[in-house]
Amino acid sequence: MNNRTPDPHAQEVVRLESVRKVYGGTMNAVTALDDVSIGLNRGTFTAVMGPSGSGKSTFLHCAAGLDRPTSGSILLDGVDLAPLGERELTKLRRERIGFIFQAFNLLPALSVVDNVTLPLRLAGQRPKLAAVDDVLERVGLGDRRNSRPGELSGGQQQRVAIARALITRPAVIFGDEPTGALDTYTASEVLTLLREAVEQSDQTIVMVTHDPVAAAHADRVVFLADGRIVGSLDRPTADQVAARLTHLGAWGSRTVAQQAGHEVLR
Ligand SMILES: Nc1ncnc2c1ncn2[C@@H]1O[C@H](COP(=O)(O)OP(=O)(O)OP(=O)(O)O)[C@@H](O)[C@H]1O
Repeated sequence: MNNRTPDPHAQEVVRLESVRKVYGGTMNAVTALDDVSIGLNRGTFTAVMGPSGSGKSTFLHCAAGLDRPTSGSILLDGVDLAPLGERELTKLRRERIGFIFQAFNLLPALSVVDNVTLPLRLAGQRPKLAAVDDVLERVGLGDRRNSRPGELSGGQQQRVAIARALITRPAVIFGDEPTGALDTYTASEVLTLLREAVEQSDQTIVMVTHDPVAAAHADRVVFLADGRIVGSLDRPTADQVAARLTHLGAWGSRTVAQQAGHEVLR
């Protein structure tokens, strides 16, 4: 046996193979994902875009083990999700996946430190002070350790959520519109932080976004339409992303020129 045959998927942290997801029954079936195959390498930042209803959330939920595909396979950090029961899936999510949501999803009664260390404590681990300090410094919240989320700005709350995602050193961080609730400047700061995690810690990030400017922070943009991958752009500019989205009809009557004007304002 030749052990040296390189595995073409060796660098992949996420692999979807012929994934289909059909909601509903025979009378009202909706195919949200239709034969989706893609691999995402370690240390890369991917944006997932497409018109409303194209399957972005379903893609994210299936890839993150929050929802099960109707058929096809999903490997996360080399683990096939199909045979895992709910308890094993929960454990895998806790240990290997970080999440960042549009609405931050912090626990309001807990301090910044307690929010950040929650995933470790849920996994039965004792948080190491140095690691907590390190991650809070990285997101620029070293001086807000004891604040409650309600005392922080939106951008600061999202930094807490990023610190909470980073603390477990997950194989992949999934972001569902992580900058959707932030103003342009704050969004840019948050995206820069995510970019740094990719560059400096080899973190893998997958983010659903509607914003071409946000997507331009990614290494690669993957476009979905009607549940299928219909294209991708490597090292994209916001203008290229906007043009592609317009082509896909993502913005209805909004034109590239209107979008370009929108970008100048940003
Ligand atoms: N739980 C569900 N039951 C039935 N249909 C669903 C369900 N979730 C999603 N769908 C359908 O699957 C398709 C893909 O939905 P999905 O939410 O993945 O799209 P999306 O690209 O994230 O949309 P948006 O940008 O509007 O959030 C849509 O037609 C949607 O109506």
